[in-house]
Amino acid sequence: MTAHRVARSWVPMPEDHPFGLQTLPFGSFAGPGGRPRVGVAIGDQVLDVSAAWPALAGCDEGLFATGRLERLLAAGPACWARTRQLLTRWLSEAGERERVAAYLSPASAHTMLLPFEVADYVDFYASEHHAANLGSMFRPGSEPLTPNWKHMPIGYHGRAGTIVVSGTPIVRPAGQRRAADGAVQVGPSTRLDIEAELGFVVGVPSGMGAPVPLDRFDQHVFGVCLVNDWSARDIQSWEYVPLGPFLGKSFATSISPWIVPLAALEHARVTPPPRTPRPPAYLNDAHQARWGLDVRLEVRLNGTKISEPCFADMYWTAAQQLAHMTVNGAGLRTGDLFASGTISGPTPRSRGSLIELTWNGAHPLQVAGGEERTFLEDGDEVIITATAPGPAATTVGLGEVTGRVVPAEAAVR
Ligand SMILES: O=C(O)/C=C/C(=O)CC(=O)CC(=O)O
Ligand SMILES: [Ca+2]
Ligand SMILES: [Mg+2]
Repeated sequence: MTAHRVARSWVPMPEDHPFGLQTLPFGSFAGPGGRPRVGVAIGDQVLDVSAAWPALAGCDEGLFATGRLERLLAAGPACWARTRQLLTRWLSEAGERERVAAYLSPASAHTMLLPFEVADYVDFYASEHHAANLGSMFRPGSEPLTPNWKHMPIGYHGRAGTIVVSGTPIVRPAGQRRAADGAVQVGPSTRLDIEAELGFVVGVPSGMGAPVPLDRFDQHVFGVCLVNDWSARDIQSWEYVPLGPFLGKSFATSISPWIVPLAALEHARVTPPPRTPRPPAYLNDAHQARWGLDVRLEVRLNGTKISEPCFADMYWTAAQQLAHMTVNGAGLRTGDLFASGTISGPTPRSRGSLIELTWNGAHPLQVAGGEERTFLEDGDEVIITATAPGPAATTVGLGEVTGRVVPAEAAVR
């Protein structure tokens, strides 16, 4: 078999650029007067799709008119595929160059916006390594995995309204915690943490009462982003019994600005780890195309790389999460976002949160400037990036999600 060659873009960029033609992620940037416009990243440039589409495509005139992604998300897989095909043609064929180049500008010139209104937000807990690590720290003396963990993807509903785009400053949260001597205290969190995750963006709604089976995952989910689920461990560990995470996680959740279509991740699909016991039929993916993903993340704290988690280690796939999230008949809406849960692997170097990397603060990390960290200090910056294999040895980039911690604002007592 001859090696499959991928088309190259006429947009100048190094051959291994993670935003080559193989990726084509969608985002929203602030255009003239701050008005949102839909953009597609190509190399270090952004194609202004809101402007180019009505002028060049001659179809679906309103698809990008709002400058945000909701209409595209709702339009469904046939439209997603047509759009990707057309963009590929525009950005690869020499004959298109002249008319398309007029809609390109450097990405560095733009401020990226939250690309769609987040409808509902769910966060899962799908890494066996993360769940076992946290279980042993939060519930010492009991089994690290709860009895339900291998029967279903455990999750909770988060706060959609506090999801922010990469780069938004993260104000240190305040709240209640219990000190070592049992005293209840109130004040700014002293154990502010990160969680490196992937987020899955729902495009096509589903009806109430109609569960979404495993094999319909790609009929509803448009694409993937990076998520940093900022977590105040002191608030979380005191409040979470018995209803689960609440204020320790609802103050801010950051997502990357570029949504990478599922279509760009075809070459990253891998078999997930073996699942024992066998899950019930609605979660059993043994006899169908599976959604393990070879997406490799890197987490940096103040410039120092502190972790390299891989999504391929996740026990539950996003298709299983979607099937579980709807098994009770809950309907999906355009703009629903569900996050995978912290991505942690089997090695210390592949843990996706500081609480695991420092083992509850016992082993500080060395970071830039000769400093040590257990949890985050004011001024700290966290950057999560990720890549995945693309066709013909290309690399698909997921871009980055960044955030800097700023001091708590209000004095809460
Ligand atoms: O109580 C626990 O075991 C811990 C729960 C979490 O930290 C929830 C969470 O955000 C899950 C995740 O990201 O994997
Ligand atoms: Ca989380
Ligand atoms: Mg959060």
